[in-house]
Amino acid sequence: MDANPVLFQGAPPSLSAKYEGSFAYLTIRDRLPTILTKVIDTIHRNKNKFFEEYGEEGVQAEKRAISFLSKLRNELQTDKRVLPLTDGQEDAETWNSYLQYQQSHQGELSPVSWFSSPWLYVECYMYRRIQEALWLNPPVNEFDVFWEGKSQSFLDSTAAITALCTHMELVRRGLTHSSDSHTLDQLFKLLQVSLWGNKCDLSISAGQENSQKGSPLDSLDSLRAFVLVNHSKQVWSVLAAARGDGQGQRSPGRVDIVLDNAGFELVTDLVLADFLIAAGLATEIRFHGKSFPWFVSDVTARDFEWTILQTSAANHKWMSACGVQWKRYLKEGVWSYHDHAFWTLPHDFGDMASSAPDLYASLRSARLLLFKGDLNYRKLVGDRDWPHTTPFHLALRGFHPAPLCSLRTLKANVQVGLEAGQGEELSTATSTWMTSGSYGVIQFCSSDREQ
Ligand SMILES: O=P(O)(O)OC[C@H]1O[C@](O)(CO)[C@@H](O)[C@@H]1O
Repeated sequence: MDANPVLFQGAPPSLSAKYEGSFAYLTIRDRLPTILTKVIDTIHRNKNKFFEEYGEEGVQAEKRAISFLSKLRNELQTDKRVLPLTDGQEDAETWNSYLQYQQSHQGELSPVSWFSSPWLYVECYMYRRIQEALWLNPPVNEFDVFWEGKSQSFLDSTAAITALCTHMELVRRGLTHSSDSHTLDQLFKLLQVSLWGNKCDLSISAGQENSQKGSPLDSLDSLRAFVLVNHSKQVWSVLAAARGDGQGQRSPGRVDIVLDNAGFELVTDLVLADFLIAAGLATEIRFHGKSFPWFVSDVTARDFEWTILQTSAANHKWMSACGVQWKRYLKEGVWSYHDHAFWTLPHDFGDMASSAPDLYASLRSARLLLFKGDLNYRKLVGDRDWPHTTPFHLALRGFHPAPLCSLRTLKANVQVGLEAGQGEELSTATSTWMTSGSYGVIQFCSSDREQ
């Protein structure tokens, strides 16, 4: 994989903890050490499990992993140099070349370090180092340090999941006789449910419980004012083309969903994907997840399978009906799960065409790409300090494999594509509008030109 990022002329500076008091600064100073402490605690609490599974070897591995992570926390808190990876995994070389690139970019007088370098890079790097602590220490190398939080978040959201699955089953039953306006109405609803599902991530809460309690459908009206950009109609236009000519001729339309968090958010994405197939708005769905635990609650293959299994085995008629349907989609190849090393690299998506051309080429054959969540948004727009009125297509800096839409609640201080004055108005009303997760966007881009 080509490690070097693509330089984009005219892009504003990267967000970074070097700007004291910024959200990036506070994240690195406060939130990341808290997450590392929780990781250390989780590994320690599982000491007996490691002993039962692997005997003394497991306990020794646990000790070594904890000592590695404590050292990592200290490196972060004292703003040490970012170190090359040593675990010899396939992606290690790419990470290490990226570090060299950063170093040459910053110049020898300014070492690449936690508080001096781009926030996106060092934050991704922390999750890769957590994984290094495990991969260097078999037999605990397969342990997912975030598993407990992710699975608990699903279980804590059971009432909301039940409500959503019940809604989906009722919609499914009505679809055969439904009009376009009814289908459109349901699509708009489920796009919003999937958007607000993104509130439930465990990275912004530094691992604190953050599940969905009530029915997500009941709160959509009250949340409408918090959707700052709503391009649902453009999404409908792209998808409606997949419905064919009404005489059984349906052109194949694949929708790719670049997933974000496990737990409740994943269920909202599965329900949206289910609806797209059931309503004939797509003929295939590809889900993209992470190949190792990432940003606390991001979906891995194990989370994906577990969620579908739990749903299908639920003690509730409609919830289990959904799960059974989802299993069927997977079995028939209508749905598929994919991971690619690129999703867990520090690169933003402007680098994808050169760094991961195979992935870029595969995304090009989708009718629509849905990018879930805040981190994906940061990677779409390069995590830079863009003026809020910058058109979305410009901030994408050449990343245009297919029409795309971001469903993102704002949890980092970057937002483009707003109306003139909209950002200023929001700042006057509430200083934390970009980081609280209370606001969201359904932001679409059809091409690299003005739309
Ligand atoms: O799960 P999401 O929506 O990608 O959010 C990830 C979180 O991690 C961060 O990237 C920083 O910790 C925030 O921007 C965001 O709160």
